[in-house]
Amino acid sequence: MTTFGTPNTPQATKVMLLGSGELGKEVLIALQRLGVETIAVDRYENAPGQQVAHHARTITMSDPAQLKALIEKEKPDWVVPEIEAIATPMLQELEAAGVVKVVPTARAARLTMDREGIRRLAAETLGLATSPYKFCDSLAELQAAIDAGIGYPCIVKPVMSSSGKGQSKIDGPADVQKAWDYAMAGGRVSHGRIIVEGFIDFDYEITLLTVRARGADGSIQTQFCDPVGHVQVSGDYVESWQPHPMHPKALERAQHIAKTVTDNLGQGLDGKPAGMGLFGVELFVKGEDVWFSEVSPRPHDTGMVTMITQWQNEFELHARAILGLPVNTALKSPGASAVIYGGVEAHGIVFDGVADALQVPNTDIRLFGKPESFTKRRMGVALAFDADVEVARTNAKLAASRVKPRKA
Ligand SMILES: Nc1ncnc2c1ncn2[C@@H]1O[C@H](COP(=O)(O)OP(=O)(O)OP(=O)(O)O)[C@@H](O)[C@H]1O
Ligand SMILES: NCC(=O)N[C@@H]1O[C@H](COP(=O)([O-])[O-])[C@@H](O)[C@H]1O
Ligand SMILES: [Mg+2]
Repeated sequence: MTTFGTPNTPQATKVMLLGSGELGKEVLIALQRLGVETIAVDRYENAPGQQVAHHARTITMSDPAQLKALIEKEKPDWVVPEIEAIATPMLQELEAAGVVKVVPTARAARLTMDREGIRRLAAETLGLATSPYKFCDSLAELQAAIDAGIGYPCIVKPVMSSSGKGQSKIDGPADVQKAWDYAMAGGRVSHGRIIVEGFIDFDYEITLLTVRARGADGSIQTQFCDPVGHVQVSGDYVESWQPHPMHPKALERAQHIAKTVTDNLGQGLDGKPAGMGLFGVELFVKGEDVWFSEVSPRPHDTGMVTMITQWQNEFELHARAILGLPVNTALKSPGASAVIYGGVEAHGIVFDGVADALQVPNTDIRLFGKPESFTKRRMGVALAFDADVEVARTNAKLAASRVKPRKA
């Protein structure tokens, strides 16, 4: 039986988000709606999720001592990592000591914070198809890896980074030094290590949102959302849509890969299935062939489209799975999302054109409320639904283009 307390009482069910950006904000809202007491943690004050949670805390989440002190003080029932750059070995320690439960598991958070952890697990332990890859600690090693078989074109990424930060494509020998320097400047945590990947010439790429949640019999079951198609520019998502049509064989392979990887990441300390929550499994598809790219053990940016396409969006699915509640991944309507970038570098920006944007049929928007804008910082997203997914894509992009961020 699942029992829920009342927020701000000793019986409260308490959840702490580590990272409180746009994705965490929606998870927090979903938890609030279920009467959960929420603590939003981030590296800076007034992060989007901190604006909607019961409690806001600002710490350096990559500092194990600060993280431990905060968890021991707040005593949440669940800790939900929302970004990669967290002191995950400390989470593993606290989970092993029975101090806190980590979503989906501390091991999953640790393996996915570092491209090396998840890539070696997927390719070498689980035997899944991935791009060819090599990890390098110097420019000389990078050049040697390319010459020894990775070849051109290839992609370089810091081992610890996300949203395309520090990522670039190498088309020939002239680009190698530039890609190395860019990766060194762009990692989230200072780290001299990169992955170089052979370029996959895919037809399209998808995120397969995969949920592990308790079924009626109490066992953990896996369910899939319809595939989310997306377009990325410089390693960062600019638009997504759902459903993306797939050849049945490719869909079957995609689901098999997603199940294999999430079953593994869902294993608890004793190897038993314990981890629940939603995962974003990123896959490249060419004809009937499918490659595993990476996985987020949490809601995915491209999955923001589900705020307009599903009865239970990816954030609600994550919240429900964490709390041991049943989930429903059914599609409500085809739809699309398009990113609204800051376009300017300033604090406290303003947004013109919101009403114009919402004149576009069947659209909605989210403005995240980030206190500071950068040219390429994601500040909001436009959403659209339509029976025809192509119409939804056009309308989401049109609505996004009508929102004009500027300095105050
Ligand atoms: N080996 C590859 N071949 C072809 N394209 C690639 C390859 N690796 C990455 N890309 C492209 O770059 C995008 C971003 O890559 P990846 O997901 O590894 O970066 P990321 O920084 O982790 O992004 P995010 O945090 O948004 O998921 C991919 O979605 C894909 O479009
Ligand atoms: N691809 C991962 C991703 O989209 N993560 C989302 O972006 C936020 C950081 O944004 P910021 O860099 O603008 O602070 C994170 O907190 C998370 O919500
Ligand atoms: Mg990615």
